[in-house]
Amino acid sequence: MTAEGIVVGLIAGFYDVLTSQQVVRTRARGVFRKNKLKPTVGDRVKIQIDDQGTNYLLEVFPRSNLIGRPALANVDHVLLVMSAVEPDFSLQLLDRFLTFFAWQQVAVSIYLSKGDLTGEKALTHLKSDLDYYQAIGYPVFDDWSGLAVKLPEAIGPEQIWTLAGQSGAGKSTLINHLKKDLSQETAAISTSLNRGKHTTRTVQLFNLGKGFLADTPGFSAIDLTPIKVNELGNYFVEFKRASSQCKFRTCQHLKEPKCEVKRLVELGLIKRSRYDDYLLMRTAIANGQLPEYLK
Ligand SMILES: Nc1nc2c(ncn2[C@@H]2O[C@H](COP(=O)(O)OP(=O)(O)OP(=O)(O)O)[C@@H](O)[C@H]2O)c(=O)[nH]1
Ligand SMILES: [Zn+2]
Repeated sequence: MTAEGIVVGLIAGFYDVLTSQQVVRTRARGVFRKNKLKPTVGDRVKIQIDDQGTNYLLEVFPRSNLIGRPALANVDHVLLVMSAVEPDFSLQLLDRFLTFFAWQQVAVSIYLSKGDLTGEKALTHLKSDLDYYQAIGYPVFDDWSGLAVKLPEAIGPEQIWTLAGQSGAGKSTLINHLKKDLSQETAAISTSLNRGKHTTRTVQLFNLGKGFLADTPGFSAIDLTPIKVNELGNYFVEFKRASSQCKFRTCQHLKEPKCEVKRLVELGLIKRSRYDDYLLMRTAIANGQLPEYLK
């Protein structure tokens, strides 16, 4: 009997595939080795179920992306953890992450962690910065209890979410909180096959809302250098929207006349720090530089 499903775990050479009925532990067919295609957590796959013998993973359907370390396939959405302090909040870092994920065609929500460790005034300031990001289309969560309620609602059917953020931002802490809140059903999926076994595993998906969250933080550093300089503006979502009104179709929003992006920056409708970061990133990409904190 064959079935389709999603790889939710990779354990000691076995692939755990969640079908509409159950989790099936499978082995990958040798054909994958020949093709140099390694099935990955997040992959949508076809399997063969043999009640007497070995179950096989037969086919990997085309991926929308393959990102993070450990790698995860078909990521729909990143929950980006940005700490208020320790490490200090940085708009520059935020813009770099957002650009990277826009380039990877992954949606992003932002979670501000460690708000409890900073003063009220600084926190108000941070939140007003984040209001801008909310307005251009990135959902922002700035308190833990709000996130715990809204995150499961936000994860759509079969969507795969993963966490990103600087080292120390609070990704693991957040995952552990979320896992504690899991329903019986969810716990069953992630543990029933691993009870009492000591195996090394890479990344595992657990059910959250109608979809999945990876149990291992996917990103603490990103590399922007593969992005083409003249395409960078496409990954600043509000620049991209405005650019249809620029005089030149290929406008880079630098010194060109009748540039809508620059007009909106002057009017204060596009955040100036975003424009400044755009210029900085252009230079960094052109020079093949990786900022120190991303190395
Ligand atoms: N006060 C406070 N501390 C937090 C919060 N979130 C995380 N921490 C603490 O910050 C430290 C780092 O958190 P982690 O969850 O390990 O950070 P991480 O992003 O997983 O870090 P890496 O594994 O290095 O990528 C830990 O000591 C946490 O207890 C928060 O919202 N408030
Ligand atoms: Zn322009």
